[in-house]
Amino acid sequence: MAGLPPDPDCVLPCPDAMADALREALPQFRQVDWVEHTGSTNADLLERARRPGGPPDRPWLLGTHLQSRGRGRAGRTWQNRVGANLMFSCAFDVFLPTRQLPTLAPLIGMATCAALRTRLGAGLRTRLTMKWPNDLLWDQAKLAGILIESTRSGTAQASDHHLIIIGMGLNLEDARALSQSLDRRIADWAEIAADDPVAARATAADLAACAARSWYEALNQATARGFADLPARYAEVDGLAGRMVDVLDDGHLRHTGVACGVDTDGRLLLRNADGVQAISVGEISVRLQR
Ligand SMILES: O=C(O)CCCC[C@@H]1SC[C@@H]2NC(=O)N[C@@H]21
Repeated sequence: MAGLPPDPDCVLPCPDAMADALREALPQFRQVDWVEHTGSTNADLLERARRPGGPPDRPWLLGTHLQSRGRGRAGRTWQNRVGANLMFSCAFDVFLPTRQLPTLAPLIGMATCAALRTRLGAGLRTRLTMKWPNDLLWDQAKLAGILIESTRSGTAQASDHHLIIIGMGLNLEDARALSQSLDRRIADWAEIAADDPVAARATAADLAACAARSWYEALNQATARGFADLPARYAEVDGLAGRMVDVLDDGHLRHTGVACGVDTDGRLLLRNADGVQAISVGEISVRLQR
């Protein structure tokens, strides 16, 4: 976990204090680490979990202020932007049939959006929405991306025992820009605009803990009760519902239609002349039509 010098512009400079704040906020997590810089928190958790000698206890959170090889969805890279961005990953043990793993993307996206909305004033909550499967939008700008990776847990033989790594990059720097261009009040949420590292750290730790706790609860609930309530809960944060969208796969247009929520498998529902189609989670992106 080395390679880059500390970022002088980073306003979240105290990894130890971040870890302490998160440990306090996440008593249900067995391990919490925060480092100044690394390659990819997702890759680190996967790699460390696979090491001989057994994986660390889970749930486990690893965060950083700076990544040199950040991973995005569909094999893309996640650019580290200098500033107040927040990047962290959590590792969980999950017992689910393998065929249900794709449902985790919209489930975790929904859980993240709902949790972060609680940190916004009542009048602002609906401006934070989901773009299927799991991008967080502030109005139409991407505020956060989530990458979910999985591997069979090394501790068990059961075929439905998975190690799930959920990583999120939260563009607090974008939140600051958005706050200036759109609405000053988002700055109260990010608190970054004050350029107060202590306040910024407290807020960053609060946002990370809020999301991580929500992931933990969503996974526990899904493994205990399934995904029957996903469509209704997703509808509360769905930023695409009622909009005409294009579905692209590998750069090619595959479907066009009006988005109308998700089904219990987390698939995007599209209404068009052919009826309602269910679009599977995969290397698919959805583009808003202009
Ligand atoms: O493509 C996306 O939208 C998902 C981006 C996910 C980025 C986060 S940053 C923390 C974690 N570590 C990574 O390497 N990627 C995820």
